[in-house]
This record gives sequence, C-alpha cells and structure tokens, in this order.
Amino acid sequence: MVMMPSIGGALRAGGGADPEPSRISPGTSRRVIAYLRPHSGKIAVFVVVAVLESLIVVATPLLLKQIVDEGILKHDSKTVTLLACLTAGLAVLDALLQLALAYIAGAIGQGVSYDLRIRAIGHVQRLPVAFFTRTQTGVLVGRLHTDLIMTQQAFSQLLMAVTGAVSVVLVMAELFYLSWLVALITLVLIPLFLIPWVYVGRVIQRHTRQSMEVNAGLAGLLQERFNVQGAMLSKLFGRPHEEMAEYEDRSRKLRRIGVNVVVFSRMAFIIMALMASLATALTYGVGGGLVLSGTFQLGTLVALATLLGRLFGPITQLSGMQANAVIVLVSFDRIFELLDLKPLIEERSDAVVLRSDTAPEIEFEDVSFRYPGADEVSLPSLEQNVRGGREPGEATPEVLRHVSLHAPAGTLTALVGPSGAGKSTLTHLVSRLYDPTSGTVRVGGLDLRDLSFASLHETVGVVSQDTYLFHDTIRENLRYARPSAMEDEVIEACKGAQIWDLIESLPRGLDTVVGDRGYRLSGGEKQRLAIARLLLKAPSVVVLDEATAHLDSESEAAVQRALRTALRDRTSLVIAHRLSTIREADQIVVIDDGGVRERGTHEELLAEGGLYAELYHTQFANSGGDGAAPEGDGAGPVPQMAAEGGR
Ligand SMILES: Nc1ncnc2c1ncn2[C@@H]1O[C@H](COP(=O)(O)OP(=O)(O)OP(=O)(O)O)[C@@H](O)[C@H]1O
Repeated sequence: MVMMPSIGGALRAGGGADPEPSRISPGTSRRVIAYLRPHSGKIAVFVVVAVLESLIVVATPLLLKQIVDEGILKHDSKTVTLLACLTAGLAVLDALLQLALAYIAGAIGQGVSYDLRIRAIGHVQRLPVAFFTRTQTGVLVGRLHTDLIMTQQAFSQLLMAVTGAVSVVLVMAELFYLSWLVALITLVLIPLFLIPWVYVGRVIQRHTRQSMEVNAGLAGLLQERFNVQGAMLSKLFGRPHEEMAEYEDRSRKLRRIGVNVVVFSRMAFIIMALMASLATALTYGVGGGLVLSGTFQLGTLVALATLLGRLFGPITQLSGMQANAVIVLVSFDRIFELLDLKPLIEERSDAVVLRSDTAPEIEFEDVSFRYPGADEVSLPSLEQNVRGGREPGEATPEVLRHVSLHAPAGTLTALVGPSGAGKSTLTHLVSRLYDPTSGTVRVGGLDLRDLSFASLHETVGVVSQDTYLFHDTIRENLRYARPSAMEDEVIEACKGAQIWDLIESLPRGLDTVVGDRGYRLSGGEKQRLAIARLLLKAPSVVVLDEATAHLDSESEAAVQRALRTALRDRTSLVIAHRLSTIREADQIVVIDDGGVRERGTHEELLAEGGLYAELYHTQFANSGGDGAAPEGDGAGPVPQMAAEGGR
C-alpha cells in the first residue's frame, strides 16, 4: 500500500538502531503466519465482512453527494428523505458488521494465543531439569503468561486494523473517481506525515521490548524474594534498603518506559489527526474554488470532505497497527526463542516399556558426566537478574569420571562420600534427570535412554532431601503420585510412612493445607509425607537422599521405620547420612571426586581402613564418641560425614 510503511522494514530499521533489545529474529513473521493457518476459515470470513463494511464506508459519501446534488439543489424532498433513510440504514448495518468483525477478530486472536500458549507450556514441560536450574522462574512465567496476554490483545486489535487497510484502499479509489486532483494532493500529503510516523513506530518497538524485559525481570525478582524461603532469607540476611532501591530502580525504568510508550503512541494519533484536519482544510480550499469555478458540483465537495474524514479514520487505526504488530512480533519472537531450545532428554520413538512388577537391578557402566553448560540448556534473557551475566561457551567440569557400579535387584546400596563428591549427581542419572555424557546407566538390563518416560517414572521413585510440597491439602499432595489412589490406599501409605497419627490429630486431617512448599510442617514430617507419596506410587526402584537435618529421637525413629517400609523389596540407592541406614545397606559405595573409591559392607570397609574408615572415625571423633557409640542407637545421623570429611 502506498501510504503505509512496511512494518517489517520499520522493525528491521529499529533493530539496526538498537540491536540487542529490539531485534526481531529473521523469519518470525513467517512463523507467525504458520500459526494463522489453522484459522484460515475464520480469516476468510473476516476478510469478506471487512470488505462489506468498507464498501458501506465508501457508499455513504456517494449517497450524500446524491442528496446534495439531486435532492437539496433540485428541491426534491422525496429524494432527500429516501437517500437519508438509506444512509441511516447503512449506518446501522455498518455497526452490526463492525460488531461481527470484533467477534471474529477476538476469536482468531484468542485462538492463536491458545495454540501458542499450549505449545510453549508443553515444550517447557519437556525441557530438562538443567533448564530450570538456570532459569529464573518469574522471568519464565512472565514470558509464558504476561507476554501472551499482551499478544492476544494486540492480535485482535491488529486484525481490526486490517479492516482499516481495506477501507483506505477503497476510499483512495473513490477519491480518484471523484477528483483526481484532490486524490493526488492527498497522496502527496500522506508520505510527509509517514516519515515522523515511522520514527515513532521504531521508538514504540524499542520501548515495548524493553518494558517486557524489565517487567519480566521484576516479576522474577519478586517471585524469588516473596516466597517463604526467599522472604526468610531476606529477613535474616537481606539489606532492605538496598533491595528496596533495586525495586525502585526497576519500577522507575518501567515508569519511564510506560510514559514514553503513552506519549509516542499518542503522538502517532496526533500526527494522524493533524493530517486529517489539514487535508480537510485543503479540500475545502482547493475544492471550494473548483465549485465556484463550476469545475465540480457542491455534492462532490461534500462527498470529498466526508471521504477524507473516512480516510484518516482508518489511517489512524492503522497507526495503532504498527504498535500492535510490534507487540505481536516481539512476543511471538520471545516465545519462539523458548520453543527453539531443544529438550536434551527426549523419549525415543521406539522406546520400550520396563516391566516394573519386580525390583530390577541397576548398573552404571563406565559412566562419565558433566552438567550441561548454559548455552546448551538456557537462554541469556531468562537469566537476566543474574549479576555479571554468563560467559558464552562456558565449559562445565566433569563431575563423574568412569563410574562403574552394580546394585543387584532388591538390595540397598548406600552412597557415602565427601560433600561435592558426586553422590546426588549419580542418583540424578538413575531418574534420568540428566543423561550421562558417556557410558550407560541400565535398569533391569535396559539402557535408560531406551525406556519410555511413562515406564521410567513408574519404575523409579525419588525422595529428595528437600521435600517439595504444593500449596494444597495433604491428600492432594499425596495423590499427585497416583491420582487414582483410593482413600484407604492414601491412609495405608500414611501409616506405612509413620505419619498417619499426626495427620489424624490435625483438625482437618488429610484436608489440611500444608502451606507454601509445605512450610507449615516440620522437616521430619515433610520427609515422612514424601515417603508416603513414594509408597503410594510404589516404584520398584527407590532413590533416596536422606535428610541431614537433625531430627529429635522420636521423629528420627519414625522416619527410620518409614524408610524400612519404603525400601523393603525394592532396589534402592540411598545417599546415606544415618548410620542405621549405612549399616543396613547390602553394600556401601564410597564416592570421592566423581569416582567410586571403595565398596563393601560396613565391616569390610572399616577393616580396609580406607576413606570410609577415615570418614567414620573422623566423624565420631568429632562428635566426641569412641566409635562404638553408634552400635547402641543405630539410628543416629552421620553428621555431615560429607561436609567435615570433605575435600
Ligand atoms: N545443576 C548443577 N549444575 C552444575 N554443577 C552442579 C550442579 N549440581 C551439582 N553440581 C556440581 O557437581 C558436583 C557434585 O555435586 P553433587 O551434588 O553430586 O555432590 P554430592 O556428593 O551429592 O554433595 P553433597 O553431599 O554436598 O550433597 C559439585 O561440584 C557441584 O558443584
């Protein structure tokens, strides 16, 4: 179209001026169009209705011309009445068509955002845990939620502006039909106003992306600080004035950007309104002279003036189109960026199902591992609150080196070793949170990478040290492991986990809400709930990270009994912090510096006098015991065998 700047061109130009924050990746428009394809039926109806509506827009000035020339000037009241009624009827039809357009535009806009949202959430669900360890939750949520709300609004408005484009074309055609001179003057005038408009569009584009980023960053920060753990940390260690200064700084940025966006958006409208007024004055100036000289009729002048009013209306609407197109493209681009992140852990198309009714053996064969680097799993824009940022191509060290390990079916393997030795990493590989960099992890003789996700989840159950509970009732938290579980099964699991007595004593029993992340429960209670959740799931492989937190002897004994039930007849890999667990283990594997240093039973390893014996004695020496003490209670924690004996 002659009078409209290319939106893509304006965006690219804007990107050139400020490459980082405002650049839209090449191909974004093409990908957006792909999302429109499923809605092509609705779009076709929309275009037909838009054309009909625009035809009404251009028909009215012609009717007015007839009223003046054939009715008023010829004193024909019947023609005046008839044409006036027709004009009114068209105005009503126009209103109804506009309503229909708004409905269809809304349906298309919402439909596209729905598709994009479902795709994006589904994709994020498939991303590896490494992605979540690097990404700031609030920033991610902002991108998936706030951005998409903005997109759907902008998208509907964008479609509405399309009707404006059709009107502009038809109005210009009619202008030429009525007076080529006025039409030419209009055509010359419009580009003069488009120059400042293109500039305004670029500024709006830059500010839109900046505002999305600052908004997401602030949301991320608030989410981090205003959850129970964040709030607690901030109260204990935080510096409220500095933190407040940070919030103020970000809010100030938002305020500045917001003011700029309002001013520049308004400026676009002002330019358009000014153009309309100047063009009308020009029409009456030039056209008035032409009427006086008898070149054209008064009716034509009225029609021209009306038409010009109808031209600048849609152009004004189109000026919003640029800003809306920018919002849509920027938001889509940000979601596409996320969709382009490849999930590192995928289910094979020919994945096999592991029979999980009997406990399988676990085997590590020459496994080495390093955590994936930021470039492989994350996006710099999702780590924006991290001070100092990250280095591109940042290499990560090898955490496990040539680990070979065999845990026979139905046995308990205790993992011990200094802090940072790689024990948790080893267990992460069994639940396939990560895949080894080299070597193979097998469960039941099958490579984990060959298993279907469903059977892997069914087979392997995990109880981590830091129990995570949703802000929901105890019942729902437990049933998360098996939504089909009946009430008596839930109770049975609670009894097995030694937590039923406590639940029964609560006024609301299983309907007690546990609080954000289970904050209303003690450490021991939370771990027992986690064990109940595991029992409900009844996996044949258990990966357990024992709590290191000190429990009183009563909860200590309860957790110990719960564990005994949880581990019975299962193949288990336990990061052991309690002597009783270590002593009950069929084998103890000592991990040190990413490798297996020793393995054997408690007695064998003590007799060997190696690292295990050293850790064991150091620990008891530290706690004032003589090495014989643990025999007595058997349930005492091995206080940071890890930390104190560490490297
Ligand atoms: N998500 C991660 N990304 C990168 N490196 C990690 C990650 N998690 C752990 N590491 C590193 O891997 C090494 C092994 O950590 P791991 O948690 O497996 O040790 P651990 O033996 O379980 O220690 P602890 O007893 O203290 O829990 C450490 O050097 C740690 O810094």
